[in-house]
Amino acid sequence: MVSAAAVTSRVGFGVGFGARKGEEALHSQSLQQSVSLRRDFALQRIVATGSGKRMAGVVRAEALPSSQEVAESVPGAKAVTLEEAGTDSAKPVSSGNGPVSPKKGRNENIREEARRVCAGSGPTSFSAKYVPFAPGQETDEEYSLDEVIYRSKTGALLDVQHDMEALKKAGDGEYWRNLFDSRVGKTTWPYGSGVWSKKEWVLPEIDDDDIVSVFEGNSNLFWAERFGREVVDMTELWVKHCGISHTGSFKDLGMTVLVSQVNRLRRLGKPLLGVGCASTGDTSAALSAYCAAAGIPAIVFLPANKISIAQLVQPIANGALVLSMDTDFDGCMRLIREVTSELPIYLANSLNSLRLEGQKTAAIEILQQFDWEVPDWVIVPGGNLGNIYAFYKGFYMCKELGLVDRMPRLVCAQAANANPLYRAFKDGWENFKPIKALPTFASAIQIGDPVSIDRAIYALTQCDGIVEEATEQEIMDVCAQADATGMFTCPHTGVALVALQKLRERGVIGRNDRTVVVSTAHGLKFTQSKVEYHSSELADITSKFANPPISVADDFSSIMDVLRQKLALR
Ligand SMILES: Cc1ncc(COP(=O)(O)O)c(C=O)c1O
Ligand SMILES: N[C@@H](CCOP(=O)(O)O)C(=O)O
Repeated sequence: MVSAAAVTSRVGFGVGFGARKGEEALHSQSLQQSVSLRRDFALQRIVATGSGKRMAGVVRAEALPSSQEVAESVPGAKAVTLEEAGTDSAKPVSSGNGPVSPKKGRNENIREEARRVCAGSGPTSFSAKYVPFAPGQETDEEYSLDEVIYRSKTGALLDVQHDMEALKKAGDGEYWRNLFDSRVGKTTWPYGSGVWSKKEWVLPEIDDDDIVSVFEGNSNLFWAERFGREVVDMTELWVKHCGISHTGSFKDLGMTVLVSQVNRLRRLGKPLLGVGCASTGDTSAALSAYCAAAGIPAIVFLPANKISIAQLVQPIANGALVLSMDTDFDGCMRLIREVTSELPIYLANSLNSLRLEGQKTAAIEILQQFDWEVPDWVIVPGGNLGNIYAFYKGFYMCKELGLVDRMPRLVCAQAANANPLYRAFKDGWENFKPIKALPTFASAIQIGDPVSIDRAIYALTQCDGIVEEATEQEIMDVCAQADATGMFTCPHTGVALVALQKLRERGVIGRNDRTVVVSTAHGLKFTQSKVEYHSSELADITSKFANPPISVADDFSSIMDVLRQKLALR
């Protein structure tokens, strides 16, 4: 755990593990294609306000662009006042489902190709809007996705509601399965992304030109054969590796959607000077990368000394405005909410339901990767609790629209040191109480007052879900065990694996139940605790599965002695 002031690596082991080099090796993955491309002719009016003055003294105002700069940075923009801007910009003409893409022209880039192919297509029949998150309750309250709003009139969370009738009318389950399958493995804009290959179910009305994507998603779902067999006695254990992603965590899935919508809002003239979040390290990394790709300022609030170096260096390298604070994540979250309600900075945490629209595509991808067969269990580590709802929503939409005929059961896994949901579950879902979360190796889920608590409880109760917890000792041991079978787990994935172990021990999950553990981040973001575990340096932790390097003199006979002993040679 490090502070912004100390960006130096402390690796350990005299022989050196090369951890820093490895951390840099995170890479993005891309696949893909298209079937239909389209372009709508969105209004390209941009406005900005004179609010820069109000920002001075709150954050480093000079790091953010002036209204004139915002206007100048967007094609066709002109600077106007907040009053002129109003809140209800005219709606763009929406796009249709478009024809199959012909071959790309020699001098065309993929955006230009998408523009050309879609120029002739009509308006899309799909739409989505914000409604209060109040399942089962009738309400007339609704908002356009082009409004900047995070809560309902009563203060409830919002949800993105799709026009399910229009989606049903477009085709049956087979139609959607075929459409989504046809887009995998290509580089057609924007369907080369695992998120945007499901565009009709994500942000159906956004202009392809506004999309900010690094072709995220399409992460691998692999059979964890040896861990399954040797550690939990299972035949069908799978890991969905959402951490093999552009910034090393599942946050990319939601951030491409949120930053694309911000891109659109700025083009439509909303006076947004930047995008901000509180973070335990992964949200800030994703936000900074997507904002940097789009040329939009990012502002991140981080709890000092509570995130890894690999996480901290990401927003720094991507040019975000990084504010390191002497508080925990919950403190940062309170502050970013205050700041974003005062300044024209868009809130990027999962309180903002746009994020979950991208994250839900991981659930759809799991079904797709199983050739549309439904697994029995899906285990997701939970912190701020947006992701567990996102998974529920992805599975739910697939069932509602006929792609599959049932839902898997969901398990949310929490660190015992940060377990407010687990406590509520044990209490029969009565009396949820926020807690003060304690430090945990699973530092990205050290959250005591999760913003999506209502969404999580709803998701879990709808699918007969379960909540489990993992102690620090259990997390470190299971990560070492998993790594020894060829994985390289982050501690949050460890929390999910512990939940699996416990549910197997109690016989809740059966030996042959097809089970997916969601790995939420890349292990290379969290190397320090592994180094300390394997060198038996962790206070209060017994390193039962330690595999430290052996120091050996650089001569043949010393090396042979060690090999004889370790490999039981005679
Ligand atoms: C690596 C990792 N795993 C799991 C989570 C938990 O996700 P959520 O906050 O949506 O519950 C987070 C962030 O909170 C995370 O960064
Ligand atoms: N683990 C998260 C915590 C914030 O969650 P969010 O999904 O609400 O942004 C992080 O990496 O910051």
